This record gives sequence, structure tokens and C-alpha cells, in this order.
Amino acid sequence: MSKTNVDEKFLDKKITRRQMLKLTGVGVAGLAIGASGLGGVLSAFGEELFVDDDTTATNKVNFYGKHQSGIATAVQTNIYFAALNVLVNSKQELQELFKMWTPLAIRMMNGESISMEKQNDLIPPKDTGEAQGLDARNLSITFGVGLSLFEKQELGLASLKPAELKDLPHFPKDQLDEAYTGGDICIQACADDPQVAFHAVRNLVRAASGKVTIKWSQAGFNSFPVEKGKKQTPRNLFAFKDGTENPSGEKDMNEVVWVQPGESTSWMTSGTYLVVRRIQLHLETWDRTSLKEQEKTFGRHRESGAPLGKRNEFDGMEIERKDENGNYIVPENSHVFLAKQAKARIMRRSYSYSSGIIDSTGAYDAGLVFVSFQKDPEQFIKIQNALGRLDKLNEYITHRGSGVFACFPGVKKGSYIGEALFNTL
Ligand SMILES: C=CC1=C(C)c2cc3[nH]c(cc4nc(cc5[nH]c(cc1n2)c(C)c5CCC(=O)O)C(CCC(=O)O)=C4C)c(C)c3C=C
Ligand SMILES: [Fe+2]
Repeated sequence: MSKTNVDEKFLDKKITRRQMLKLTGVGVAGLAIGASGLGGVLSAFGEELFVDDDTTATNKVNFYGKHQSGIATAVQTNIYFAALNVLVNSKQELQELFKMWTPLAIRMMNGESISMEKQNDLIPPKDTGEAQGLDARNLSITFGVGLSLFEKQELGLASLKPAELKDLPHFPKDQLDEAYTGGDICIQACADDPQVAFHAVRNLVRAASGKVTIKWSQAGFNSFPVEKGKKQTPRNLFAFKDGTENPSGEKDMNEVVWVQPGESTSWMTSGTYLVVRRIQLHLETWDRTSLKEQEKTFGRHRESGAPLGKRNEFDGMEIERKDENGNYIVPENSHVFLAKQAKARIMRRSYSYSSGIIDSTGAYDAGLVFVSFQKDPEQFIKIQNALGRLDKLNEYITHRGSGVFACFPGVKKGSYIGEALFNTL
């Protein structure tokens, strides 16, 4: 295309004043710039126009930063998690895919449409449109890559596979369904609105038509009671507060979640590993269980979320506490007692799900989209092994789906998702 045509195409676009300022990177005075000047800016960026975080947007999570969004980000009310198959045949095409996704993700996280182009009514709209009129709703989008991506010979990525990225071992009570397991790429979209989260994945996948397909996906939700204006820990579908004991603050996050220089392959520095488990909760069995048994299952009180024998949610667990008969107050087979025995930490960021009824049993297909972040999946494995066959919670749950993904570090302005990986090639 000739430069003149590029200029014409550009001038044809409906472009807001705010977007123009971002594109040109100039102040109001710079708006006097002529058409050819704008064309220069445009051709400098080609199709990948630089899109910045819009600091004026409401309910906005930043895209750019040391770490990806959706990990340390305050937990939102909704998730749409998708595991994708990759269809491209070369690492260059894969790199192009992540480059193409970058401005789209930023625009959606700004609460904007994925396209700035004026709608031509003879072709389908670029953006599917269902998030129109909603703001960013604290949308975060987290990208990760699975083991199977590194095993695709045609992509030539084998030498870049981090040693930590392995299939999880089979755990005693697993009943994994291939239909909810694995994936070459994961996209975790979280937002304070179900439609905004869904829209994000739908538009990323649609823009990559012919390059990816969805292997499996799961929507989830959290509800936050508010007390004295402060959001409280959400309850899972067993009605217990879930997410009380989690790392918080930079020191904890560096110790537990963020890969530090030299700890994994270099492109993973400031990244993390995501473990997802689709865990069915047997609500029917749980609802026939006494409150006392329920509380002994977790080792916490249902109403307050406090450790057994204590009053407040954030009181210390002190699992070694014994009663006058010398018995542990927090039972040795309780979920929390065993999780603590592992002497490993993870950051949990889970959501409930409800997906109709299981045909064969008539039971609810409902449970937990368990998501954890850790600098090494081994941390998750240690805890799951400690829970093992002993966890009293096993009577009420079944693990049905699973995935492990290496989540890239954050993106620097002017760069793109996954650049660290492709730069290592
Ligand atoms: C392997 C890791 C874990 C899996 C899988 C898991 C499943 C699971 N958990 C709940 C509900 C609760 N878990 C709670 C605490 C808790 N769980 C894990 C790990 C896994 N849970 C850890 C590391 C902890 C924290 C332990 C501690 O140090 O205190 C709690 C208590 C409240 C809280 O801290 O969040 C609940 C409730 C369900 C329903 C579930 C599977 C469906
Ligand atoms: Fe747990």
C-alpha cells in the first residue's frame, strides 16, 4: 500500500481526541500537526499502534508493569478462564499472535472497543460489542503457556521450556476429564462483570481465528459481602470463607509467587506459574452434613471464618493447640491442618462455578475453579500431596480438570506479551 493510501485510510478512521493524543504522544499544541505528520506516526507503528493504559479510565487495572495483571490484582467478582489449542506452525507466527493480542488486551482493559476503526456496515463489526457502555470493570487479562506448546516440534521452542513446567503427577483422588485438562495457552480474564470477562476472551480468540481454538473454558464467580464499606472474604459454595490465608505484600509475593532472577529460566523472571483445577463440590452430600462436621472438615468456623476455638477470621491458626484431653483442637485430618503441614505456600485466587447438572447422576456440576500462583508448581504439588488421601474434604470433592501454565512477566511500554520468551530465541 502506498503511503498516500495509508494516510487516506487513517483519516477515514474515527479517532477520539484522547486516542489521538496517545498515538502522537504530544500535547494539545501537537494537534496542529498536518495529515502527513499523522501518517508518519501511523506508518511508524504499522498495524501495531502503540496503545497505552488510559489513566483517566474508571475501574481500570493497568496492563503495563513488572508483572502481568490478574495475579496480585485485587480479586474481582468474575472469571472467564480459557485453555487454547495453538494451530500456528512457526515461532514467528506465534510471536505475531502475541503481538496482535497486546493492543487488544490494553484497549479492553481501558474499557474501550478492540478497534478504533469506524464501523463499515458491509462487514461484521471488529469488536463483538457486548461490553459497549460498560467501563473496564477492573478487567485483568493474564496469559500463560503450557507444556504442550513447548512440545510442538514445528514451533522449535523445546530448548526454552522451563524445567519447572511439568505435568502434575496423578494425585490419589483425581478423576480428571481430558475435556477440562491441559492447553497450549491459557487466558485468564477476570472482571467485576461476567460479560466483560467473557467479552475479553471471546474477542481475543476471535481475532486469532485460524490460529487458536478453545480446548476448554470455565466461567466462575465470587460474591463479596461488604461490612463498614470494606469488602470481605468471599464464601465458596460450601459457605466457608475462602482466601483468608494468602500471601500479601511485596515481600510475601517475592517469596511465594514471583520468579526471582536465577530461580527459573531467564525469560520467566518476574513471571509465575499458574495451576488451575476444576474441582466439583458434592453439594448434595455437604448439605446433609452437620455444621460441626463441616467445621471439622475445614478446621475453621463457618460463620466467622475463625480457626476452630478462636473468634475472628484472621486470628492465628496455631495448629498445635490441644484441648484438656490432649486432642488437637483443629483436627489432624482437617483441610487446613494438612495444608499447613506441607510447609509450602501458594497464592490462591479461586472462583466458584455452576455449570448445570451432570447428566449421568443428576448432581449439580458446581464447584471451585481453583487457581493458584506460585514461583514453582512444586509448591502446589507439596500441598496437594500433604492433603493426599487424608484430607477430610475429599469426601465432598472430586478434581475433574487440571492445567499448569507458565505466566510471562509483565510487559514494558512499547513491548508485547511474551517478548521475554521470544527475545531468548
Ligand atoms: C493443593 C492446594 C489446595 C487445594 C487443591 C485446595 C482445595 C480446596 N480448598 C477449599 C477451601 C478452603 N481452603 C482453605 C485453606 C487453604 N487451602 C489450601 C490449599 C488448597 N486447597 C491452602 C494452602 C490453604 C491455607 C492453609 C493455611 O495456611 O491456613 C480454606 C480456609 C480459609 C482460607 O484460608 O482460605 C478453605 C475454606 C476447597 C473448597 C477446595 C476444593 C474444592
Ligand atoms: Fe483449600
